Amino acid sequence: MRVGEIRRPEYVPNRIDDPNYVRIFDTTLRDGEQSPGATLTSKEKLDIARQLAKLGVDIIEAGFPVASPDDFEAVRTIAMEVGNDVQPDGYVPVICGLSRTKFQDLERAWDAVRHAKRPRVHTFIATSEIHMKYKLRMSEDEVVENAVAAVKHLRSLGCNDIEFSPEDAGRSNPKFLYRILGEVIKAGATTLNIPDTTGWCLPHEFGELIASIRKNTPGAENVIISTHCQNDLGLATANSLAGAQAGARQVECTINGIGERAGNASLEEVVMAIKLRGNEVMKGLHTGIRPVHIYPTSKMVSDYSGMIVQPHKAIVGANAFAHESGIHQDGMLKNRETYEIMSPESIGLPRQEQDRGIVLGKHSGRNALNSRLRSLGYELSQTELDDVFKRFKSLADKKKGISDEDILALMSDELHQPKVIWELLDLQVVCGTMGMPTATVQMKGPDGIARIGVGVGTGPVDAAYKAVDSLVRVEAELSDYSVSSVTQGIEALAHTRVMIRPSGKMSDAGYSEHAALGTVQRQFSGSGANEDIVVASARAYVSALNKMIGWMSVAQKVAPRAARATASGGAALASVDNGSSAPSAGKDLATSSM
Ligand SMILES: CC(=O)SCCNC(=O)CCNC(=O)[C@H](O)C(C)(C)COP(=O)(O)OP(=O)(O)OC[C@H]1O[C@@H](n2cnc3c(N)ncnc32)[C@H](O)[C@@H]1OP(=O)(O)O
Ligand SMILES: CC(C)C(=O)C(=O)O
Repeated sequence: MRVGEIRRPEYVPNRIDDPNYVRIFDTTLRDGEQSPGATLTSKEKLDIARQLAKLGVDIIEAGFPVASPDDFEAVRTIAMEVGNDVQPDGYVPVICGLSRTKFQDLERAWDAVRHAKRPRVHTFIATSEIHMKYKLRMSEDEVVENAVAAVKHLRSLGCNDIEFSPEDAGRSNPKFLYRILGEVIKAGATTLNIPDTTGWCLPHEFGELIASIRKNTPGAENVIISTHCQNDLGLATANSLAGAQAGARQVECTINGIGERAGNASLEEVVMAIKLRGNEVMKGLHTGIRPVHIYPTSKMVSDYSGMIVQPHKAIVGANAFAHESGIHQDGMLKNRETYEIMSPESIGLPRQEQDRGIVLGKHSGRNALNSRLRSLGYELSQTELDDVFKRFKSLADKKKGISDEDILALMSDELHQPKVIWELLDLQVVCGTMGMPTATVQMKGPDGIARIGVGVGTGPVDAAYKAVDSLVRVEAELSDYSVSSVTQGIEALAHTRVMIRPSGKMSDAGYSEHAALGTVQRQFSGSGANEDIVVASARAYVSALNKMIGWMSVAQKVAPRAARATASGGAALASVDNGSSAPSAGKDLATSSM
């Protein structure tokens, strides 16, 4: 059967007509559910099974029916529903239940799966010295006897798709394995699964084990050999691939690699490794998985099981397609394949074209920043970009992950500033419950000299403003103050906005000039962004003051003429110590803002 690139041969339990086809046996609902804390409800298991069918897995191990009435019901429902649901490529997945060799377990398992179109029972018994001696307290002969009896019993129940696993095969004596496996083949087993139950093997050892079982087990050529690799040494995927290269044609795995202890081979890793490297180095191996369903399946399993996917998890982790460093980002912007061996879209992870997985942070460079700025609508000159880049880097040193909101706040702080007359260099505020909030500022005036000013206020922002006033000495009244945008996280950027207007003597004295000029009372806005809300507030205030002073010095040039034209005269221009003189504005005139 062929759909797109998927070529899935007709299902026959003990045979695959395509020698390169690898069956994917998903055990998320059995071994995956054995992850501590990952218990799933029957409804969740059914949803996941449906999703696995959509993903294209060949065999779904739905549970361990004897474990509990609920698990029995879950497996039975999955067998009846998903096990009879024809997928778009015409395939109906095999539904499998696990069982010890005990007859009662076998019967329960068969009862649970038998309504599926393709029912399978998977039975197991341990074969390593340590398991036989201490856990089972059985001799080798007894273990063989139990295994053979189990397979025959399943046959007698009408089950003709039988998987047998010698548990802890990775630490078992290979000669004993050849013997027991040969016997279960004779009894009617159709798949021999070789579990590295404790994740003990190294890839070359596991590959050799599969090869030696194929070579030395009587009748092995008439069954499917399978891998089941636990991840105790982080080698589950590597071992599974080594097994497939050595001739295994079924790989057992779980979504997100969940499973007993350190988990199992991760389906997405095995499948994508086969997909991307199968042709080149794995003798043309391929699977029936539709990768575009990988990400939604991973998400569903993670949500339902509560097993959070680590950010750097291959294929499905949050960082799997995220690029933080400047050199990588630059490469990505030029050609995505410089740093991505598959696209996020190919595994079903939607990505907006403009962000392309580029995460701005302390390792980013100008090219990445500029590209994000362009996508936000800014076209900067090289000098402007250099300025913003400096502030961006200093923010990124303190804050993990710079969001678009951070950039917008930085841009408005950077670009929407008036000509700098007074520059805020440093600010320190002491505040709390044990005294008056006190601020010290260092500012550079229009003469280029840095001065220190001090202020005491009702709060830290008020103290900072008083300290600024002690140096700038224009009389201004704060008419509005707001924190208009705060980005996320503890190191977030605060974006403050203030409105000021001239006040006191400046305002009264200048009334007539402004009346004569026909102007209205002006308000001046300023904005500032910083990780420190008081610094952001001071930046906003200084920005508004600069605007006001700048306007005053322009108005001064026109005011005398206007004053001459008025009957009242009185062009009392307030002089500020930066050398510029300014007209003041009438209090009760209509307001407008700049
Ligand atoms: C490697 C794996 O992942 S194997 C699958 C592991 N998964 C699970 O165990 C989850 C489901 N398990 C359960 O719900 C329970 O363990 C049950 C229902 C299966 C059994 O519960 P209990 O009957 O109370 O037995 P318990 O779990 O305490 O002990 C296991 C018994 O099974 C025996 N046993 C273990 N494996 C097998 C086997 N493959 N075939 C036959 N007997 C076995 C043990 O020797 C032990 O026997 P004992 O009671 O005579 O000492
Ligand atoms: C039941 C078997 C296949 C198993 O889960 C293991 O050995 O790890």
